[in-house]
Amino acid sequence: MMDKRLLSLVPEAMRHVLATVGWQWFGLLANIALVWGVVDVLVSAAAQGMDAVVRNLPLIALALAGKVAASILSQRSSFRASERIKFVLREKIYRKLMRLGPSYTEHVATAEVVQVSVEGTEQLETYFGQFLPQLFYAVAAPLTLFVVVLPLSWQAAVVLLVFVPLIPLTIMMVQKIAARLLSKYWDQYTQLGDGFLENLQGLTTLKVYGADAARHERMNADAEHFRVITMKVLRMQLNSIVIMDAVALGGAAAGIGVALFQWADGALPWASFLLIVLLSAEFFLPMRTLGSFFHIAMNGMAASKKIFRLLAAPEPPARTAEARPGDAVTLDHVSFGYDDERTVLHDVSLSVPRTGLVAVVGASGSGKSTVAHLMAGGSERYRGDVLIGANQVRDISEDSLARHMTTVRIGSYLFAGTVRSNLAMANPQAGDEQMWAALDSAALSDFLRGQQGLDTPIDDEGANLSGGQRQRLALARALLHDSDLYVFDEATSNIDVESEERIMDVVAALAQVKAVVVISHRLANVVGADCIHVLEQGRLVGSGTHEQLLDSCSAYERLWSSQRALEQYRGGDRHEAR
Ligand SMILES: Nc1ncnc2c1ncn2[C@@H]1O[C@H](COP(=O)(O)OP(=O)(O)OP(=O)(O)O)[C@@H](O)[C@H]1O
Repeated sequence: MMDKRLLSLVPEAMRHVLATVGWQWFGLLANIALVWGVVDVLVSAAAQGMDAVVRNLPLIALALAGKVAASILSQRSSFRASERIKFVLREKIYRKLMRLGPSYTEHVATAEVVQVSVEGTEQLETYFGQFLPQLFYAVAAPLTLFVVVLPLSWQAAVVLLVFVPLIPLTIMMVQKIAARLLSKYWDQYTQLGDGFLENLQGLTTLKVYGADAARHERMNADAEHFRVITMKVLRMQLNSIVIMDAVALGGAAAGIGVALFQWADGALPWASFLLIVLLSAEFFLPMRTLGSFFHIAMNGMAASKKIFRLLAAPEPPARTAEARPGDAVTLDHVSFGYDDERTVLHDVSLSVPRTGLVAVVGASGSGKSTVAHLMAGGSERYRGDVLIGANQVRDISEDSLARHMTTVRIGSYLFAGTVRSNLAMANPQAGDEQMWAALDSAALSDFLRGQQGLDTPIDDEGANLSGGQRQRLALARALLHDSDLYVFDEATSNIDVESEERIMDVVAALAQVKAVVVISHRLANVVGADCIHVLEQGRLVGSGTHEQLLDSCSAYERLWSSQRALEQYRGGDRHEAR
């Protein structure tokens, strides 16, 4: 329930945890003083009347004030501990992710990062704010009370103390039995959550195919399984509370029983007996509260395991190299796989000179986007060399890579705001004229003139635009970004052929002064490229101009013929082969 690594992770929080325990302990002392005063009043009132009350009044008032102050101050310290832990842990996770860099997904899944930094830290917040102080206090309180009761009756003190550890022991036994049930419960919980989200996201598709009723039935069945297991867990938790209470009350009763016998025998004065009766419940209350925090501890330990796994992920060396203007990009004998099971690129060598249009073509799944992924520094695990100038791409800082290279993919992100705000992020200095020129190049200006121009509102992820309009806006934004290398990865795939040709003319003009890589499954887009690289199942099977490849590369020839046949069939024989 306590991990040393966890305590050393946030030493500042431990200061507040100890302060919380200190104030709780002070509250206990105030309570003992209060009980002492009340017992003295009860015992002496018959003989001394109001004198007994007056004599004890300052002690009782002071003890009450002490109890209230201790409660406020311990809550404040507990809040500080929670606050520190959240702040420090989130900062540690953030810095770790920064050190892992853009290829962090190779070490940890994004979903896990989100889970760990949001839910995980919140679970540890309650672990440090509530469980940990209670754990220390639950040990300190019975020992303190033992010292107080010992001079009154050592027999009662020993009996009370012996019963205290029985509470955590019973809880641990119950938890052991419950562990399997809990793990089943969590499996079903996440399964139900995943299924619900998937069904919600795919609701339109389910409706279209009339499959919603069947899904509904399945969801109902899953929900029923979850209800049953939830009830089992609740029953188990209630049972464990009953057992805990039985041990706590049994312990208090045993202690009081021993004291009662001693009093009946005349071995214990009435005042001492009363004190033992009033303090005996205090022996067990802290441990009993700790028992009800066990689920916090279990969640906290589970969260901390995930956090340690993330913080222990091996870090790549700091990226300090810089890409310089005009640096060419070279892939030299590069092999790569996203995981250890499958190699996606096999010994690929190609280069992108300082200016000119380079195309990467191939069938779906041949590895075209993976080439772009490696050029953009998306992975460090490649074998061979991916060089920008003389530096390995994995050594170049993210800032420098972002300045050097602009990548446009199908899913390039559009932010909620306006057309202007989306364009301005690529070039904050760009004026209206420059923005309109970029929109014109991306064949989007006609549409926007009919709307509110540059102030046309854009929803989250460009949800109020069509797929093609989103791509055009992303393209216009890329054209505004002044960099040395542009990578267009299927950037015109959703755009009608006429507009696509207009855009490709702009791309070709850009290639006169910059390095441009076009990844496209449509060969007609790249027939004019200075060099076309053909990929087949992750292998480079040909490089050259369109004409050279038609003569020398059968894979290219096959791709070209089949696409041409298809376009002719569609009545679109726009592209003259040689
Ligand atoms: N993130 C990823 N994790 C694991 N495997 C991946 C990932 N991305 C791509 N792959 C695999 O790598 C191979 C090459 O994919 P890639 O996207 O580079 O092909 P592509 O030629 O661009 O295909 P398309 O034209 O369909 O976009 C595919 O077999 C794919 O399954």
